[in-house]
Amino acid sequence: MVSGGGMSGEGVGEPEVVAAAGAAVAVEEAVAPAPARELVVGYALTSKKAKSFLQPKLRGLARKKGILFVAIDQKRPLSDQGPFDIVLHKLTGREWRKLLEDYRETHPEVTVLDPPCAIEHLLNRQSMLQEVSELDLSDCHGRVGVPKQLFVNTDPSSIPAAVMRAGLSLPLVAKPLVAKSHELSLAYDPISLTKLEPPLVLQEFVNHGGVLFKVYIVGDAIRVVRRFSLPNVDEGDLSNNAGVFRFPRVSCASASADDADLDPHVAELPPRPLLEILAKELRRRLGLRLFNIDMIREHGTRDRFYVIDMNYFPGYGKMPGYEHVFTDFLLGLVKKEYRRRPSYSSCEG
Ligand SMILES: O=P(O)(O)O[C@H]1[C@H](O)[C@@H](OP(=O)(O)O)[C@H](OP(=O)(O)O)[C@@H](OP(=O)(O)O)[C@H]1O
Ligand SMILES: Nc1ncnc2c1ncn2[C@@H]1O[C@H](COP(=O)(O)OP(=O)(O)O)[C@@H](O)[C@H]1O
Ligand SMILES: [Mg+2]
Ligand SMILES: [Mg+2]
Repeated sequence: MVSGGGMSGEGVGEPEVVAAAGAAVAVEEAVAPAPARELVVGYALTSKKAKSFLQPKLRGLARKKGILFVAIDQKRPLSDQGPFDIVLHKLTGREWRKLLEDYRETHPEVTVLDPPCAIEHLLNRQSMLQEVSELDLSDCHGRVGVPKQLFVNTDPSSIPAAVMRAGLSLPLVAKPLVAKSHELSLAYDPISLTKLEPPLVLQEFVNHGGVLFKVYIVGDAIRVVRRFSLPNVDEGDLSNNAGVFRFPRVSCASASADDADLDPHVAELPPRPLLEILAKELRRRLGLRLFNIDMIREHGTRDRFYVIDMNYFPGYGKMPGYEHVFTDFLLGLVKKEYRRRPSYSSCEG
């Protein structure tokens, strides 16, 4: 790890340069913490994720700042590898989870980003937005909520009645319960609802001018980008469309809307103070440090926002300047641990 002593990640060679500057500095050196060493970050990611995240610009900057990324072999006990200061991961499966939980217990000195029990909330679309819906952000430079939604795991023929009872209005977005599945569809009429395949979350479609805000969280840092999204649905669409419309992933990289010529009312980013409080609350309530929030602004309003999706360890490689944000975050974690500040290492409480 890079030790304290006022260094802010400039590079591991710095203490020697300072010591050479004169005797007065040498006295300070004598009481300074142990010499800096590399911060070792073990990562357990799919090969797709490793490629998109560990780009040469991140590896290069990390090396300069004294951070070394080391691949974890999932098949071997973690204790036989490393030693690590930090473990970054996005793998699924019960075996991996057990391995990681055991490792956390036997190696409390290692920061695991993030604890598997905390990530669990975001793996299921029924639980993922629960914390957002419980927040009261009615007077924070805007309002944030969750579209009306309903979890269905019944016989598809009973869906229209369940939707009526719950008071949801058409059209509805049908989302697979499992968050890593992206087979979404839009249902305009009650008959289409019977063609859906539970388990599902049905969410009211909110017109938002075809632009979505991807809010990336990396510890305390927040970055927002615009992405193209589904266009508004009008009364004509509702009466002329029948059937289930399946749509592929729309919030992908090629759909960045940051340079597009957009209606300024649609393009205006959510207010910073609103994002700050939202991110702070969710970090605390979920016990997560690496996630993103997909947010839309209700069309025709200035300050009515909805969170429609959250993802653990999203595609940070597409976040502008992510290499700086990430390396600063990793170094900052070490300083926090060094000062023995309370960390988020537990899911309890
Ligand atoms: O759900 P949306 O809003 O589309 O955001 C997605 C999810 O976070 C994906 O994770 P998951 O598939 O686990 O839900 C992630 O894929 P990976 O984590 O596999 O990379 C994507 O990263 P990119 O593929 O880099 O865009 C990111 O854009
Ligand atoms: N309630 C909604 N209202 C309007 N558009 C939505 C809604 N939910 C999802 N979408 C659109 O569908 C896309 C994918 O939905 P999302 O919940 O983000 O799933 P995924 O995990 O596949 O990204 C969003 O980026 C947005 O364009
Ligand atoms: Mg999404
Ligand atoms: Mg998602």
